[in-house]
Amino acid sequence: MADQDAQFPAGAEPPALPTLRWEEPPEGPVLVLLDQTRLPAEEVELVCTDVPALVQAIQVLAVRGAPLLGLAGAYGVALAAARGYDVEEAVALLERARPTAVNLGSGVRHAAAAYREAVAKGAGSEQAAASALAAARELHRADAEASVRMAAHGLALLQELVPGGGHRILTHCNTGALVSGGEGTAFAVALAAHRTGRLRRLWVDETRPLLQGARLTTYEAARHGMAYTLLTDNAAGSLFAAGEVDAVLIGADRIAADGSVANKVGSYPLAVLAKYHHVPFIVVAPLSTVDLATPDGASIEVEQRSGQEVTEFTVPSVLVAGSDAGIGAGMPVAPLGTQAYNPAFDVTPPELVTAIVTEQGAISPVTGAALADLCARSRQVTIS
Ligand SMILES: CSC[C@@H](O)[C@@H](O)C(=O)COP(=O)(O)O
Repeated sequence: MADQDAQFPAGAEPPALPTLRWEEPPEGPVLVLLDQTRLPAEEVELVCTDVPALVQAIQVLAVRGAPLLGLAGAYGVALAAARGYDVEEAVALLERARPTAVNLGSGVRHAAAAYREAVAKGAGSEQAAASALAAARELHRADAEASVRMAAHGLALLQELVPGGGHRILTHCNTGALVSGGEGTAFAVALAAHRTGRLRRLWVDETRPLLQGARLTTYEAARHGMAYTLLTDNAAGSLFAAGEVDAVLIGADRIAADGSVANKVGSYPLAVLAKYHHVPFIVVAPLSTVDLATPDGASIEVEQRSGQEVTEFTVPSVLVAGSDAGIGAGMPVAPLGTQAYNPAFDVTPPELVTAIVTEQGAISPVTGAALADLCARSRQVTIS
């Protein structure tokens, strides 16, 4: 096990990560992304000047995680509009770039609606593009604010469910500033615990096959000087059995109307383990990840990715710093022709979820009615 203890004095905060930003150089507007396929070996920026480049970045996971996909989608529409590309074509390309995270489609539709409304009101192309950009920026701000509120609600819930001293939190995938306009979802709660001296240890699942935990969560945890330990996904069971986990905190890519949670593959087995060991299993996600139009877990489309990600170690930036190969050109670990099962996500049923924490508060137990009620109350807050 790789082990990393807190190295930085409390209160020394690293600069915010340049996860995603809009820039307007003289050659025309661009969307600048921190290329997550190259972390933690290198901090390399990826400059998208058109929508196909952004779609490619989304598909190789250079930009990833549900809230950030929403922002990328919205800025992608703004980019198409500002550069004079066919906006409806851009909308179609972006919406289907990846299927599971509901935020991608809703972010795209949010910016597209602003663009179309401006056009319908007689705006010129420049003005309509400005409307799309304003809508993307609005989502960006809302996501940053949601992060702050989720962290506060999540920390309060953690204190309630796991009273006493330092928490030992197990997390899966990456849910920090790399997936958000702010400090993230589940990771933001762990960070709040760290900042208030309540985090004893962050257990980080490596998250096979693309290693979002091993590469990205450790990177974020190290930047903040958190006490963290990396484990292989299949070591989680023995960690629970040893009584070393106080709570599981994960994010979500889509939460169906019945409270089923789609998240990075490997989340469901953690929920089963947590239930068996009487450990709270807490999902932290903004309301933008709740999809009341999807009735249940079985209706969530789970992205199936190339088997090559399993039959090869496919993160060359970790293996070969400076390589330009990108994800998908790794080192073979199975005989040629081996078939692989590679769903990117799995679905956890609501009865295994102790609580869902959103920016508008938490629900526990998780039921369709409680979720609908939370969404309805949040609409009232937004409207009033
Ligand atoms: C706040 S992030 C929540 C989820 O998007 C995250 O846990 C996750 O599953 C990301 O998957 P990825 O395939 O890396 O985009």
